[in-house]
Amino acid sequence: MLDFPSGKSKKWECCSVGALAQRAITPVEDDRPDTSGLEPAGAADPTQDDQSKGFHKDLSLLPKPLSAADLLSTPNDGSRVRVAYQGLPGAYSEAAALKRYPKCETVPCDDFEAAFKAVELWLVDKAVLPIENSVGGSIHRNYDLLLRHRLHIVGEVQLQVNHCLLVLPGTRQEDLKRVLSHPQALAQCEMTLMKLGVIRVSAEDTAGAAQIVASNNLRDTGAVASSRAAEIYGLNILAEKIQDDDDNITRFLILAREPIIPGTDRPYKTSIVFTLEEGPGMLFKALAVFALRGINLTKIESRPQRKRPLRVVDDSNKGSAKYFDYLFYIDFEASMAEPRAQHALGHLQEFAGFLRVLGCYPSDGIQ
Ligand SMILES: O=C(O)C(=O)C[C@]1(C(=O)O)C=C[C@@H](O)C=C1
Repeated sequence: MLDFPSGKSKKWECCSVGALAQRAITPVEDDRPDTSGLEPAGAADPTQDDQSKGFHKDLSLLPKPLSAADLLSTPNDGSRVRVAYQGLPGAYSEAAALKRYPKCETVPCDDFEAAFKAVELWLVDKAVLPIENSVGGSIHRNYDLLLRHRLHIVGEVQLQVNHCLLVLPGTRQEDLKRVLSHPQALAQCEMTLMKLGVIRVSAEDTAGAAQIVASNNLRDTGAVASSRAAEIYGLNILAEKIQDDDDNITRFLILAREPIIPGTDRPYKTSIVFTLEEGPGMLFKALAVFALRGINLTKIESRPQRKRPLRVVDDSNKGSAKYFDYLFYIDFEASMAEPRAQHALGHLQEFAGFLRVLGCYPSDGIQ
């Protein structure tokens, strides 16, 4: 069994919540203008007017108060947004964050829990969460995470994932004994890896796999990761687009502390989770509340919860262990600003044991 060191190189220290907190509270470089050449207020000149004593001599040095115009002009490119993701720089989750917020500051986290906590603790503004892939299907454990936290889905990113086979400079295909990557990535490249006849080894994320190959100088090991990871960790791209299906799309959710105000100015999606009492036709009834109002469903997922009580944070925000037979997740194509969506949920609420709106957000097409 390949024994990979679990540590990460110093260069890309993943943020745990503690590290994030330190970064968040460490005073930033004092970026106020240098006033050392100016006399301290009210000290040197005895004839100085009392009014100015104790006040800055030159008000133009003071920061200007924010105006509504400043806030309105906040660029939608995320230039002042900090986005947490699970993995190391070069991970596809980071690419998803940059696709949605091209100028954001991406913050790598050890795991999804740390990314969620970073948002809850105001250390970052958003978190990115892979939720499903066109080949691998739903990432179930991340659905459960949504329920355990009180974050809101405020956006989605559909990312075309092109996997590359990365190796140390000089390593040839015939040298490879094993390939390292995130389980989802290994699954998406099943055919290619079977043809290579290599041993598949799971890693925490694709970029982390590339970093392990590079930092441990593994000449007989490849990594399935992005071309950006090849640049960051100094690896060669032995093969590109090695995924089994050309259209290998991973859908990511953008999570925030506060929901967005849904509009009707563009296509919206709404994601909900609910439970139903046992009984014939209950699911049919639940789906009918949407069909009868001409609302299209884009996703339905059921999660058995027979043995594992789920501590859900409901609207009372108290949260308690509840036992469900099944949780049903539905994404539908309508905005909560539309009466038909409001009426559909009001109708569903009449017979749902538990119902929570996970978020209403603009749909993302594949660009
Ligand atoms: O490891 C990464 O690079 C990730 O972004 C994670 C992840 C995933 O969890 O599914 C995301 C997209 C790809 O499908 C492969 C892996």
